[in-house]
Amino acid sequence: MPRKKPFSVKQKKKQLQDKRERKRGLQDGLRSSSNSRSGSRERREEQTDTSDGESVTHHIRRLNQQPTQGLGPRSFDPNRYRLHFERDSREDVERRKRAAREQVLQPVSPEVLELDIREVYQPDSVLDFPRRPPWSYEMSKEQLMSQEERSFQEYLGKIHGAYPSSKLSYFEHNLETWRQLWRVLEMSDIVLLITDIRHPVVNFPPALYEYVTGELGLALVLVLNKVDLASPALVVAWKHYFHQHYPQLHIVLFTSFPRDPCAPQDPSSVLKKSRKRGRGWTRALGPEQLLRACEAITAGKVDLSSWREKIARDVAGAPWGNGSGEEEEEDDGPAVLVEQQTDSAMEPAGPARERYKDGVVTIGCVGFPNVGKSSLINGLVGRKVVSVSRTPGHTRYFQTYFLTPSVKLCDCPGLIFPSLLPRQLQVLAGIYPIAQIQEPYTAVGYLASRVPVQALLRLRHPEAVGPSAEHAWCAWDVCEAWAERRGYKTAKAARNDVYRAANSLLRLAVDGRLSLCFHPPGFSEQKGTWESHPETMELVVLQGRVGPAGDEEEEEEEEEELSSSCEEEGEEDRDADEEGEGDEDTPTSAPGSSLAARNPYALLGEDEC
Ligand SMILES: Nc1nc2c(ncn2[C@@H]2O[C@H](COP(=O)(O)OP(=O)(O)OP(=O)(O)O)[C@@H](O)[C@H]2O)c(=O)[nH]1
Repeated sequence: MPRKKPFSVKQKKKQLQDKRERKRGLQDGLRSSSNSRSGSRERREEQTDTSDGESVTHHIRRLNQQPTQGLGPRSFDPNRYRLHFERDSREDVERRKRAAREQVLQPVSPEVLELDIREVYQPDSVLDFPRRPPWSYEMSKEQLMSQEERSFQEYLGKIHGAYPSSKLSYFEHNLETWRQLWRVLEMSDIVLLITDIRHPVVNFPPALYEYVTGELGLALVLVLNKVDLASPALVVAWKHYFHQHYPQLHIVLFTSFPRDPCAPQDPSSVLKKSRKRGRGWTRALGPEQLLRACEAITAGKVDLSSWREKIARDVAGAPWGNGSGEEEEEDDGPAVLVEQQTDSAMEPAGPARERYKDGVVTIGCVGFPNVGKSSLINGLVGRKVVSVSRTPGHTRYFQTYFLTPSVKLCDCPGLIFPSLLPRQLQVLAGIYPIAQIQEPYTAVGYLASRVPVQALLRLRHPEAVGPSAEHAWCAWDVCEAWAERRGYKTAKAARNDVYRAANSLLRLAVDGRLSLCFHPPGFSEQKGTWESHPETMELVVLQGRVGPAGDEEEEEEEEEELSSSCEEEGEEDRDADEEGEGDEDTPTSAPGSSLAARNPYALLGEDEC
């Protein structure tokens, strides 16, 4: 037996310190603050920016570290399935922080909210996604792996060679995650590309459309998800935009948390978090439409009657199981067979896969992180079978579920495809984990020049003497005013914790409580047409019918607003608030309590925002 190596007290101390740091996670690092009480604005800003502690840099570097090669089958590598992005340089971060403090925010015109897909994914450019290189059965597993790694490095090299980092969006640098996409596509008979209705072109890589419909010859269903977060006219306008540009798509509107768009909104509940208990997942809007799309695609080759019956049962609110009439707890519904994916499942399938094998249709759910893939699966099943979180990258490896004996769903981890999207917008689109942002202020500036954050949150300028005084705002001021309003203080010096406030504002946007929706080109001009479009009317009626009014579901409102300092808030609560790592059964943006509802821009109508 090998002799134990002597271990000094100093080493032990260091080991314990590292362990504690790991446990506390990123957020604690973000909270470190300075003690000094300088009067100058410049220095005060530096002190309240709690984002740049050594441990943050250390944590972010670790998160971006590529998986270790050659681990044995039993070794655990926590990084293996994490989202991996290119790190911002320190100079970039400093430059952006300076700009956030200096640049005065100017509201942008409504046309700026119009987003053309060609601006995001330049056609015929290298902005593609990595493909599995050709392989044969003669190759060993090691050969296959190293060939894939080489090809992936070449892919990354091409993209970074063609564009400077400052122009490129954050995108997935972890080959393991792309391998999961390959496998899900290989398994699927139908591919569901799930997008967030607030910015569907951001979540729609044309290269994937070409690949699935062209090279793989599969049907692609575009799901415009979270339709509860946009006006019905905007939803219909986006639907038509995609039909026009991508004619092979089947398009389905979906929301796991429908609301009645005509229901009166309660402006007093601006900062209330709503948590729902009970059988919330059975209310999803869209399963019927999705079934119809799948029936059209499978054209009678798969018996989907069990799915139709299931939807009828859900709509009728019938109890699960044997029809005994007993109300079952959400977690005790009928078993859904879950296939756990192992490493061998990641190996490539045979070149020619039989379509609708054994009379089962496999539906692969793919898309960017945080677009609601897992929620959609829960919504289809009618209860929680997959965990959901507002932190992007929550789903780390794919899993399959039998919705009915002839319908298999496959949940793929979220993937960020390369594009030219501004990084601030990616953050606001919920694609990039907020807790990992080194510099959140420019994203707040981006938001505040498109949504009247100061008015909605009744913010008072940090330098204002009287409530009515007019001041020019920069992004930093917005964050400082929000910190003041919420009582976010640094632990030691009790100064306004601006970094925490910035993160909180970004979360409000990602959750949909501060509503930032992008529009298809020409939307402002044709607003009237879309509002009176027959499909818009249909959607209003449909949402009204399944909305929460009169629902049996119990809704609890949780007071989220803090009156003064963070002393009132336990550290654990704060962690939960900041990290958002925990599962959620429902969105924090309960539509009725949505800030979007109070967004005067939203009330003016889409093209007047
Ligand atoms: N308002 C609203 N929020 C939704 C809807 N669907 C999902 N969400 C919220 O969006 C967030 C992300 O949902 P998930 O289902 O975990 O998304 P995902 O695509 O599986 O995310 P990854 O695990 O990162 O790939 C959660 O906070 C959900 O509550 C919806 O239809 N409406």
